[in-house]
Amino acid sequence: MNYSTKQIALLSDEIDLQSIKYPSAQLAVRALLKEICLSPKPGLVDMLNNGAHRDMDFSTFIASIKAISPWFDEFYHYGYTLKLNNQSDFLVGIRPIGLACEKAMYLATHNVNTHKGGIFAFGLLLGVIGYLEQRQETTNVTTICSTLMSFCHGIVKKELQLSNSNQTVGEKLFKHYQLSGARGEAESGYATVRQISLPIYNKMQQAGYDEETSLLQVMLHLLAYNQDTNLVSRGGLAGLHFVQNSAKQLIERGGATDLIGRSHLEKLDKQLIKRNLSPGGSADLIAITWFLAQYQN
Ligand SMILES: CC(C)(COP(=O)(O)OP(=O)(O)OC[C@H]1O[C@@H](n2cnc3c(N)ncnc32)[C@H](O[C@H]2O[C@H](COP(=O)(O)OP(=O)(O)OP(=O)(O)O)[C@@H](O)[C@H]2O)[C@@H]1O)[C@@H](O)C(=O)NCCC(=O)NCCS
Ligand SMILES: Nc1ncnc2[nH]cnc12
Repeated sequence: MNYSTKQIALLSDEIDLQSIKYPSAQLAVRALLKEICLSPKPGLVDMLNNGAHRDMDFSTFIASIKAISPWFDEFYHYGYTLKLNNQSDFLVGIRPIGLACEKAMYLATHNVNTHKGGIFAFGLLLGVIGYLEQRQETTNVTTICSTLMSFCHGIVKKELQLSNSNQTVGEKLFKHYQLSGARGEAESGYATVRQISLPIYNKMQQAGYDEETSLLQVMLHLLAYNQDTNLVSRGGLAGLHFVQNSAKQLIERGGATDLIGRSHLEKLDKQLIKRNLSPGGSADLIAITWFLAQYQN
């Protein structure tokens, strides 16, 4: 199924995108819409099916986006009005907004986790963009990601390495496998996006492929190389490696550039559903790739 411009426009009306005040916050919401509409996405909720999920579907994601999008203005505003004494103040101040946004998500989805990782990532990115714009500094991939790296410096050590609470999935997976998940990606300034998926997106666009095909190819590269903690939490390291190896094979066979490639994705979707595997972390990185692509020179 194609994700058409018309479909995105209809959904933008449904979630009242125009009511979002700041352009960067609007872009972040559009990024989430593009991610959920992109199909077929193996193991994930999309326009064709619920992937390996029994507790959520396409409409749960739309309800979630509608509920969290007003908070995206708050993340930007936070950065825009922030007076920093210490780099680490940024995370301390943004956390309550992130938690309130998560609460709005759970209320709208009846306690289903649709966008916890996405809220974390876009909260940080929008806060950083607001901060840079307050200071009238250039906002591009380099400045956004390097500022994010300095604001998140030490988060993996503090919240995963030295933490003993062992409560969240992320904390447990770090203890067992040293996977740093959403926090590690943020602290690295979205290295997986900058080094792998964004160059692929650019290459596809330069070769004349449409946005949907470019993002499907991005997704395959993320499945192949992202250390997705969602896959490990559902299927152990074997689950992660199964997805990574399958995606690498599909890339070697040409990826998602034609109808045969799409049918391979549908086959992989069936395999992931059977194994109860869902690459939720890579779904977030698809949205982040599209978002950061809007901030290139
Ligand atoms: C930092 C927090 C978000 C901490 O969360 P946690 O300790 O749980 O950390 P992680 O395991 O690292 O993952 C959190 C979510 O991040 C996404 N993710 C996973 N791997 C990666 C990766 N390599 N790179 C980037 N992002 C990654 C992923 O989110 C997506 O998947 C979720 C849906 O999947 P599903 O399979 O349904 O998962 P569950 O329902 O949880 O389990 P099942 O029972 O179904 O199996 C969805 O959220 C997607 O977005 C990970 O889930 C954090 O909670 C935190 O600190 N919050 C406070 C707020 C804050 O500080 N905010 C500041 C900035 S706003
Ligand atoms: N499309 C999707 N399906 C399942 N989990 C997700 N987390 C973020 N996007 C997702």
